[in-house]
Amino acid sequence: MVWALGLMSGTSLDGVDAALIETDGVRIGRAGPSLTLPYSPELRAKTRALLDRAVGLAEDDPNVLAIARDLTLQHVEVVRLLREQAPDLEPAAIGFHGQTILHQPERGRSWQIGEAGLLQDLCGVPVISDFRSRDLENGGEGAPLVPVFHAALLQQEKRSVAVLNIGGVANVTVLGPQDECGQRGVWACDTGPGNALLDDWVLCHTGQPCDFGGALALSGAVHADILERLLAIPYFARPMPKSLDRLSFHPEAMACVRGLSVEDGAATLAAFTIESVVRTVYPVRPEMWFVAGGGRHNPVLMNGLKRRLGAVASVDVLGWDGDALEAQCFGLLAVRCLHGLPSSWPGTTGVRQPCIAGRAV
Ligand SMILES: Nc1ncnc2c1ncn2[C@@H]1O[C@H](COP(=O)(O)OP(=O)(O)OP(=O)(O)O)[C@@H](O)[C@H]1O
Ligand SMILES: CC(=O)N[C@H]1[C@@H]2OC[C@@H](O2)[C@@H](O)[C@@H]1O[C@H](C)C(=O)O
Repeated sequence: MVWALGLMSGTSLDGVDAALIETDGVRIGRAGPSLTLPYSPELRAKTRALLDRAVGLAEDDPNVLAIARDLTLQHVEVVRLLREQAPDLEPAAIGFHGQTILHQPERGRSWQIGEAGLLQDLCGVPVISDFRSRDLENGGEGAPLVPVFHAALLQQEKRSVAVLNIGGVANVTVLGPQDECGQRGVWACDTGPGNALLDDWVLCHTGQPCDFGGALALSGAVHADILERLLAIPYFARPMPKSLDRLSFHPEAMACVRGLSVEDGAATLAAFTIESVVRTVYPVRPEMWFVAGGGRHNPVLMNGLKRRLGAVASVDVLGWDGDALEAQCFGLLAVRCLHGLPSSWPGTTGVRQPCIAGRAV
């Protein structure tokens, strides 16, 4: 086994997560330290503004390149801080996701910005990046890629279970029950919004980056008519695998909640996240749901999911760190890439055949 350093800057645009993980590309060993380096409000705002314009932007747009450089230096800094915490854990590779600014699987495109070459030069460790493009070239959605990690972590689990990540977008991995040979089905998709709509709503009405503790949603009322209108968006009737851009439902959702009180808007958007998970059509019924990502810190989301799905717990009950999982995953993906092992399958992204994720610099 080797140590790998994974870096993920998610669709919440809250910062860069970094984690060290021990792996041989198949099994997961010890978890090393992890940390998040938050974006400054300025960097978050600049990056968020880029998302709104990304469709029309060229790859070499000077503004894109300048933000990509800032983001890369943020990654260099988080690598430095993490290695300072664990000077003995020498990483064999860095898995660098980059910041997604546009995801258009229907056009075969997923755009992550960041300079992998610069990161490698400044860190002195081999960098693997560009995790999504080969999957897209082979007919896949390019996302989600985390199911291989969930399946590796749950190798001993015999039941059918789901791991739900509530980040900016929410995504699910469903593991079927294991047969006597240890074989199981693995399916995945983005279920719908995670926290991103809620974050944008709360930021615009209160200046706060999110609905801390679900306080606003808790004191608001769900507008059932608006919720049903949102759930009528055709995406929700599509079978998995499928994936989303951070802004996929943004215009419709914001138009629907416009005029509501901040509390009712928050309650309705939180219900949208919950119901889109509940109404996804699953190939098998999970006996247990484990929730990862920042959304598990929001009691309105967690209690709503428990009410609708029953057996729901935070991944922390498994001894996992639900805030570090995605970063750890990109450490695993880097090592799998070095070993020529596939990381996506027809059931997880819709790719035609099992596909290797990532490219060395
Ligand atoms: N205490 C809290 N109360 C309410 N919400 C919270 C809390 N802590 C985190 N969150 C939510 O979690 C979000 C961050 O989640 P996370 O870090 O999993 O997202 P991400 O990794 O950027 O997204 P993605 O998985 O889509 O790439 C915040 O933007 C916020 O909405
Ligand atoms: C294009 C992109 O960056 N997608 C992210 C996003 O954030 C959550 C969800 O949407 C998921 O599909 C994916 O990230 C995780 C790490 C994944 O690929 O598994």
